[in-house]
Amino acid sequence: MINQPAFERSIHGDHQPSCLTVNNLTKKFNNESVLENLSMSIYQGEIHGIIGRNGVGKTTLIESIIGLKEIDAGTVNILGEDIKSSRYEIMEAVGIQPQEANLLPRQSVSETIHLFTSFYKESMDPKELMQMMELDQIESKRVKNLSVGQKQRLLVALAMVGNPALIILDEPTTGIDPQIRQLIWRVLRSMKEKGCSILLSTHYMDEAEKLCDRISILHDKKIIVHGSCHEIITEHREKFTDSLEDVFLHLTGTSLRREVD
Ligand SMILES: Nc1ncnc2c1ncn2[C@@H]1O[C@H](COP(=O)(O)OP(=O)(O)OP(=O)(O)O)[C@@H](O)[C@H]1O
Repeated sequence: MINQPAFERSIHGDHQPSCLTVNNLTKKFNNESVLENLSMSIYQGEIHGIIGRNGVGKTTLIESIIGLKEIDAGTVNILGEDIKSSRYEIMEAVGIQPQEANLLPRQSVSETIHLFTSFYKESMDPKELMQMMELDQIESKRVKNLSVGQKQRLLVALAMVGNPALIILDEPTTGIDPQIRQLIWRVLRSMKEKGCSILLSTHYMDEAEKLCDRISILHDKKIIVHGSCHEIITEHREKFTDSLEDVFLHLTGTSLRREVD
């Protein structure tokens, strides 16, 4: 049954309802693992951020979680169901930001939202969604003519269209101005207030710090640290004044050697 939370032991030892649990996930490309025995969990009703260096495997992790990439080992449980056996039912309750390539360039914003609405049994009201994402002013604009920020708002709106219990977003605020970023944060917080759980990847430490209830740091094929921003800083800082970015650099290294390799 969808929406049945599993329970995970939090770092404080108490049991939290979890809406997504990844156990010992391994994903290989050309026989080389990008993710190895990776485990993590997302609590129900939280905004959870994944941070990690370029190329560490954030997109691969997200695509493995939603079943877009076949995993080599491990399990992914979403809302009480195994993704391998119940992907279709699970995806009814999960909102993912579509790839831009999956949109029809000549369709308008409004037509695109209406089309995606038709994929779900219980969808959000398109008008309300467009107002929420401030897309109503540009509802007749064609997808191919949208600016980066307008397109990003549309993609995030499409992740919410099915009234999901869990939203999964890959770098939802990359390349957009602070006003649109704040709008997306406001909308995600309001979805959380309605009981939605949210998993997102980000390169922005301030986004992880201000928006996310908990953070997982992905490094060397695994989640090496997880917890609230405060917990992570307190546990891993070298100096009293260290920020999340300082701690991230201590934990994941400052050299670009891995990138050059
Ligand atoms: N289809 C594929 N075939 C082979 N290698 C791949 C494939 N997709 C991703 N990779 C490799 O897997 C690694 C992780 O890539 P991924 O895109 O998941 O990283 P990321 O953390 O999302 O990066 P970024 O922050 O730059 O977006 C990279 O080394 C990438 O080249």
